[in-house]
Amino acid sequence: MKPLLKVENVKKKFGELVALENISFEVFDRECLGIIGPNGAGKTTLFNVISGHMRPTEGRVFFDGKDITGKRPSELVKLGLVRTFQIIRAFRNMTVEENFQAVGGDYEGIMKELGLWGKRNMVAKNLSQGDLRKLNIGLSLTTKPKLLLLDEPFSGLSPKECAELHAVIDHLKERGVTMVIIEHKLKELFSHVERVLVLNYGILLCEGKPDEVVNDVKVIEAYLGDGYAVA
Ligand SMILES: Nc1ncnc2c1ncn2[C@@H]1O[C@H](COP(=O)(O)OP(=O)(O)OP(=O)(O)O)[C@@H](O)[C@H]1O
Repeated sequence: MKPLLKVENVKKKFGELVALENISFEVFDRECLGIIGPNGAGKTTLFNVISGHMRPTEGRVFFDGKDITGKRPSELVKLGLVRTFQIIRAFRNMTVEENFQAVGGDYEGIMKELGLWGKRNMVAKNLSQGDLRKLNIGLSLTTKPKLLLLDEPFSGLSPKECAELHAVIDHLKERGVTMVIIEHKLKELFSHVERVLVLNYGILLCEGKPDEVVNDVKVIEAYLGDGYAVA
């Protein structure tokens, strides 16, 4: 099977600091891959490199068979590689529907599917955290992504909002969207992903099924600690 995304020997340095060291992995079509690891492990930097926000110091990134290393985020969105949009300040005073109009594309169906239709006249800054997260994902969906990168989608959400986000992620899967998700809330993450990468100090510490990585001694030492349980 050909991978949709291939990260090959990626290194990223900030001055003397090595944020990513020789990272290689693949993501296959329709897969949902998790990335976990302690604060400062390099997870966000890896997303920045994949999504074109940062150029790697060394290594290459391939998407859909093409070398995309160094391409701009706007070019990558056109190819179908999308990192969830964050609502920038200028958009916070606009309604939900105005946000969709500004991004363009066919949005009515997406708003209905994500449960945002009834809130279309609400100003974005007045939305709950959960609805704001849905808006970010919904705006990304208008670009018809093949691969969606989600950076801590569950952080700061209430249990009810988490439940709603689970339904949204299930919906993305049904649409055939391939996903890579960075998340500290492991219980939420593990209900979606088949495979997990663990980063620590810029190094790919281990890779495997959720139940394999949580039982890996290296992962327990670096990240989970002794009394760990996915409860
Ligand atoms: N633009 C930058 N300039 C300098 N150093 C940076 C920059 N971005 C990240 N770093 C450093 O690179 C390392 C990796 O940071 P990164 O944000 O990728 O970690 P993370 O795994 O996403 O952490 P968290 O879980 O806290 O979000 C950290 O030591 C961080 O301080």
